[in-house]
Amino acid sequence: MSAVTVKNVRKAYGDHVVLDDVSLEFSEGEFVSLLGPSGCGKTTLLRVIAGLQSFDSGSVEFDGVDMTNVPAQKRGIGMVFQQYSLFPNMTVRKNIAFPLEAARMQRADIERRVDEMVELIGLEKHQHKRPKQLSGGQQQRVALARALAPRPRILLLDEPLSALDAQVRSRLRDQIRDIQKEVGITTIFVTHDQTEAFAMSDRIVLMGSSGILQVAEPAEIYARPSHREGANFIGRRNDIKVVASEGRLRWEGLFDLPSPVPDGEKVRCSFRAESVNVTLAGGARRSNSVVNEWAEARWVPARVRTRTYLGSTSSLKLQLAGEEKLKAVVTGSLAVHIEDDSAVDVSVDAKDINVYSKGRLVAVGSEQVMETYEGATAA
Ligand SMILES: Nc1ncnc2c1ncn2[C@@H]1O[C@H](COP(=O)(O)OP(=O)(O)OP(=O)(O)O)[C@@H](O)[C@H]1O
Repeated sequence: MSAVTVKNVRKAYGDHVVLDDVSLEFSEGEFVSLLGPSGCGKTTLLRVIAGLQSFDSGSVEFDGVDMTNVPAQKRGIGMVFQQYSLFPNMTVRKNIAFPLEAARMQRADIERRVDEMVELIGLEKHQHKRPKQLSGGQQQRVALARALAPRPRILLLDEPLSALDAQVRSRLRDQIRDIQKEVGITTIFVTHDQTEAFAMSDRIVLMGSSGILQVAEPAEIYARPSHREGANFIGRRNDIKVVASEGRLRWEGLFDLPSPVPDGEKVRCSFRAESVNVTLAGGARRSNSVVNEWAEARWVPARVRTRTYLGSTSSLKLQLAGEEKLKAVVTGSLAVHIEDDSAVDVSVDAKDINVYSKGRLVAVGSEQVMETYEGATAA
């Protein structure tokens, strides 16, 4: 049985439909991210699950029990928001104890539970401090401990990392995931940051302007975004318009794939910037008699228009012989040695090319995709 079931939920603000017949299931102990751009309805969905948001139709169940008419405070959920929302005049311990006192737990039990929580978040040394004496990351750990202290059955996190700077953010991201695994609590996490979603989740619910696009494990979302909108949201991609001709999709000598659509129809061939293989012109790849993973690829000449050095990688804008542009990312020594105006050779593996027709994934390389999100047949 699912820990949380959302069934056919619809929510509109006036005539703006934000959740349109949304159905989802969350398993016990699972960490699921609701990922998508601003305004796609992530927070609304989380608030519906929490019982903080009324909705027009559908239902929400926890462990098979209908929660639709159960108020938020009786649902057994813990929540952490973007804003720290700690009580500024209370110590760390007092903040964590607060929901336990409100629930009229015995004093000795409260002390024991607070000890346990302080240890869980690793703030033993800071437990007698007030929030303003703590860093942002530490405050969020206290907020997490306060949410977990009453042992809720579900943890809901609404962009808890957004207010933090990059370094603290990635550390806390890992800490939250560790704590969640240790406690084993079903967790739903709202974010618009794909790195966070990929790093933390067992599954991702990818949302877009028209609702849920895809529900899948991170690796599947990464490799095979079911919709063009999702593909463009989750990474820097080349998104190339190609018209099918003679049963093929051909572009600039770089790829030549069997077409999944009739001649004359337009598709988008989409591949990640990091899927573009790049070598300095005349480099190793010329020895193609050597069988290597690129042996099947078609190499074409290009020139570096701009190179943005990012340390471990360089992001490139390339121009092909026919003036067409291409985005690429290179790593290692190439990232250092490549320069503006360098002559390079480029290729893309067919298996890295996703073909979208009318916004939906219809083929990966030469392989047609028959089914997309939840069984809907691709157009
Ligand atoms: N109380 C409200 N009244 C009217 N419209 C609202 C209300 N709350 C949210 N909306 C609208 O509903 C849509 C979804 O909002 P929601 O906050 O769920 O999106 P989100 O994906 O969480 O975005 P963000 O990441 O910016 O918080 C937005 O267009 C928003 O403007």
